[in-house]
Amino acid sequence: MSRTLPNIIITGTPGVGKTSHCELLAERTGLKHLSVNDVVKSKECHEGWDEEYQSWIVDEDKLLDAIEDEVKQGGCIIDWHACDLFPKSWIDLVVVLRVESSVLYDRLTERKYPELKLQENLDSEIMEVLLQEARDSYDEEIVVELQSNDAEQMDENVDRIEAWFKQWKENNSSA
Ligand SMILES: Nc1ncnc2c1ncn2[C@@H]1O[C@H](COP(=O)(O)OP(=O)(O)OP(=O)(O)O)[C@@H](O)[C@H]1O
Repeated sequence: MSRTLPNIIITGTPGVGKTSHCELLAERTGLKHLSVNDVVKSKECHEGWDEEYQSWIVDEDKLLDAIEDEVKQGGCIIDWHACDLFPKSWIDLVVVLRVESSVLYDRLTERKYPELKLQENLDSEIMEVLLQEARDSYDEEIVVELQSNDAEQMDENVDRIEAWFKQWKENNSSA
């Protein structure tokens, strides 16, 4: 079954601005902001809480089962700090948000991240872990890297993704 609306993943290291981008995009496009974090909590797709990292230990199979029907229908903006678990056939665009280390450091410090988690996330951003994961998991023409250091860049990114969305709808309309 072909989708009448696309599915977009917005991914990147924690603190890059995924949620902020998804909320703006959902407002502008009418697509649904699917926060994986919220699904993991509300549908209990986890194997417990990791005290050291202060985060849920995600059960990926359970998570995929929980969102499959909704995502297959199309029209979702998936907000998550990983992307390799979603089947290629579900996804039309993968946006990897990037941020400079000093900016990320300030954002995560403000959010009172535990030291270990803060350092690991900074390393992950510097090593381009999420960008590589996206490139390894999806066709290169659907993976886009965008900078998210300030509000102006966020606006530009949202404009660009909205323009992509309109074009996708045009290309995929049956009329
Ligand atoms: N491009 C940006 N310009 C200015 N501030 C930003 C930008 N992106 C995010 N922020 C700010 O950084 C903080 C983290 O943003 P946000 O929660 O959207 O990140 P996230 O990637 O969704 O994080 P997590 O993975 O932990 O949910 C927020 O206070 C947000 O307002």
